[in-house]
Amino acid sequence: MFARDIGIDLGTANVLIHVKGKGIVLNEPSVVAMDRTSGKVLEVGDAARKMVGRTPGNIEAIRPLKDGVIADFDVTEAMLRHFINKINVRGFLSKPRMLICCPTNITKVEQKAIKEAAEKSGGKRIFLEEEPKVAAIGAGMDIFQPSGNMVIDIGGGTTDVAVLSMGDVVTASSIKMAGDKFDNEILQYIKKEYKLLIGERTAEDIKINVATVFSKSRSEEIDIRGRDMVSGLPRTITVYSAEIEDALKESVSVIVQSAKQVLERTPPELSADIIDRGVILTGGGAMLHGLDQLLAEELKVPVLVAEEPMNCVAKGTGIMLENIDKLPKNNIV
Ligand SMILES: Nc1ncnc2c1ncn2[C@@H]1O[C@H](COP(=O)(O)OP(=O)(O)OP(=O)(O)O)[C@@H](O)[C@H]1O
Repeated sequence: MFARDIGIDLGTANVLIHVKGKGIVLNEPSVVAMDRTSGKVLEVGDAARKMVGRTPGNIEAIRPLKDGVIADFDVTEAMLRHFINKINVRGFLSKPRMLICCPTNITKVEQKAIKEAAEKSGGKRIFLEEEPKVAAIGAGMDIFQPSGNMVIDIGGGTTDVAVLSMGDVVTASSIKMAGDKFDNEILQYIKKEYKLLIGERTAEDIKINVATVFSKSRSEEIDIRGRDMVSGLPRTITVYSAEIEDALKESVSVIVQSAKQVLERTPPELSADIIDRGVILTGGGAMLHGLDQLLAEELKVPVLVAEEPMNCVAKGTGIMLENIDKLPKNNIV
């Protein structure tokens, strides 16, 4: 009869939905396939992602969230509505309350856009919560004690670094450098070095299967196909870990710098706690090979990858939903 509360990790790359009492019930890519001429939504999520880079002229596969914020409002709304209808949580008598996670430095205008999309998709009361805080909770950290916890959440569009204590963010930074930029660096490298054009899914395959960011810690190879820029014909090349390590060096150093700056701004007592407890990595980007080792070496503190890093935010919404009535008023927009 009554709607169940739901938590949404509205990500640049993936949308995960957690339903109170049920766990994670949806995990699909944030992609929508649209008919350019009629503006009609054709496919959403998994089905739409299969179309990326493979659509005929009149069909477009859109990723409505860019850099962790809404780039295309109408398409985001259509996507949210599709996913919420799919999980079928609306009660006969009530609409669900929704807890939605967003990056730390989003503007009031962007917050309003997310809230409107959620309301139009059938939400009753919308709560917004900062992504790194929820990620830390989902990774099993007890952030409510008076001690320092540091989390680095590396998603598709943004990397959020935060030091948390007593349930709140003490110091934080959010940068638009994450998984998508790594894919783009790889794509540009292949273009420049081999004069070969590849799609973003191929670039992501390279990142997952051969890339590393910690010196000489991986030696894999992969055969990839693309279009030769000179002849225009299909061509296959072999790509190795060492060259991708070089291609990703600059991008990954931006994340290291951001983490260092947050540590520099952290009160000394909390820094001491971080040395004891270590830094937790969450988000899909946490699985980038060698990133934990590189960060441990650069930050001089232990670094651990959370269990199921891509699910941490969604799991965290589940834990917060249990206490939704106790959330501070300023979380309600
Ligand atoms: N094994 C892996 N190695 C490296 N990167 C990976 C791996 N698996 C997934 N990723 C990357 O993780 C990113 C998606 O992570 P996630 O789902 O946490 O992002 P998101 O929450 O949608 O994004 P954001 O938080 O920026 O809105 C993608 O860029 C994907 O390529």
